[in-house]
Amino acid sequence: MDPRQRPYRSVLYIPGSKERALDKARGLPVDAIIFDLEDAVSADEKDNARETLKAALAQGGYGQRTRIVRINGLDTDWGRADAEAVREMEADAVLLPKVNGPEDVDALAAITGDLPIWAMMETPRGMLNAAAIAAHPKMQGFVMGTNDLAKELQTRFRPDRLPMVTSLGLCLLAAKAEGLIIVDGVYNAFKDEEGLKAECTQGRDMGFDGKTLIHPAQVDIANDAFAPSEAEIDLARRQIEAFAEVEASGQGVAVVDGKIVENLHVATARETLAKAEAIEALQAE
Ligand SMILES: CC(C)(COP(=O)(O)OP(=O)(O)OC[C@H]1O[C@@H](n2cnc3c(N)ncnc32)[C@H](O)[C@@H]1OP(=O)(O)O)[C@@H](O)C(=O)NCCC(=O)NCCSC(=O)C[C@H](O)C(=O)O
Ligand SMILES: [Mg+2]
Repeated sequence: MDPRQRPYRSVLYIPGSKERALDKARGLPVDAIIFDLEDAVSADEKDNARETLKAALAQGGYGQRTRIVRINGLDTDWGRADAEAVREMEADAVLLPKVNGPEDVDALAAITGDLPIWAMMETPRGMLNAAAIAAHPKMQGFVMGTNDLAKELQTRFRPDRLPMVTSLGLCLLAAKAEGLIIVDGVYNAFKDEEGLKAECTQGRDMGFDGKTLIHPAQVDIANDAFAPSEAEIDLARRQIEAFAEVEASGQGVAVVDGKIVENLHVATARETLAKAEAIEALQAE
C-alpha cells in the first residue's frame, strides 16, 4: 500500500530499550510504531537501546504496522551513530527530533540515503520553517511534539489547547500543502480516557491523520476517533449516490439531509470511503 494512503490513527511510542514493550507491540492493533531512541531512553541506556532495537526489528513480527525509528538529534553524542544504525535496521522511516529547518533534514538524508524521513515538529523555529521542512524531497510525515513545544513556548496545558493552536495550524497547513502525513502530539495523562477522547476528537476535527500515543491503553480510543464513523460512511455513500443522480440529469448540486452536495463534497465522501476501506484491509491482515 502507498505509505501516504495507509491509516495512521494510532502511532505508539515504544522505548527502544524496553524489550517487554517491544515484544508487546507485536500484538497491539496500532497502525504505526515509533521505536524511540530519544527521550524515552536514558543517557546510560542509549547504546544498548540501539542494539536492542536493531535485534527486535530484525526478529520482526510487526506485521503491516509502519515502523518508524526516532533517533537522537545529530547535534547530540548519539545522533550520528543512531542514524548510521537505522540505515541497517528493518525500518520504514526515520524520525528526526527538534527539526528547525530543511538543512537539518539535509544533514540526516546525507547519512540515511533513500529512507523516508519524518520530522518532530516541536521548536518555535521549526514552526516558522514548517513549509520549507514539509517541502523537503525526503519528507514523508510530521509528528507534533507538543511537550517540547509547550516547554519552548512557556505555555500552560489547557484542555482546549488554545496556546498550541497556532503551531498545530501552521504544521497542518505545511503538511497538507505537500501531501504529507501528520499526526498529533501525545496526551500525557495516559489513564485519563475522557481527556484523551476529547483531545483525539479535537485533533481529528483539525485534520490530523492520527495521534501519537505512549501507552497501550490509549490505542482503541485513537483508532476509534480517527476512523470514519458508521454515520460518516453512510452519509458519504448517500452523497455519492445523490450527486450521481443529479449529475445524470445535467445538474451540479444535490441535497442530502438538507445540505448541498457539490463535486468537492463528493471528493471528500470518496476519501472517507477509501479511508474506511484501508482500515478494513489493515485489520484483515
Ligand atoms: C508511561 C509508561 C512509563 C508506563 O509504563 P508501565 O508502568 O510499565 O505501564 P503498565 O504497567 O500499565 O504497562 C502495561 C503493559 O503495557 C506495556 N507497555 C507500556 N507502555 C508501552 C508502550 N509504550 N508500548 C508497548 N507496550 C507498553 C508494559 O510493558 C506492560 O506489558 P506487560 O507487562 O506485558 O503487561 C510507559 O507506558 C512508557 O514508557 N511509555 C512510553 C513513553 C515514551 O515513549 N515517551 C517518549 C515519547 S513522548 C515524547 O517524547 C513526545 C514528544 O517528543 C514531545 O515533545 O511531545
Ligand atoms: Mg519532544
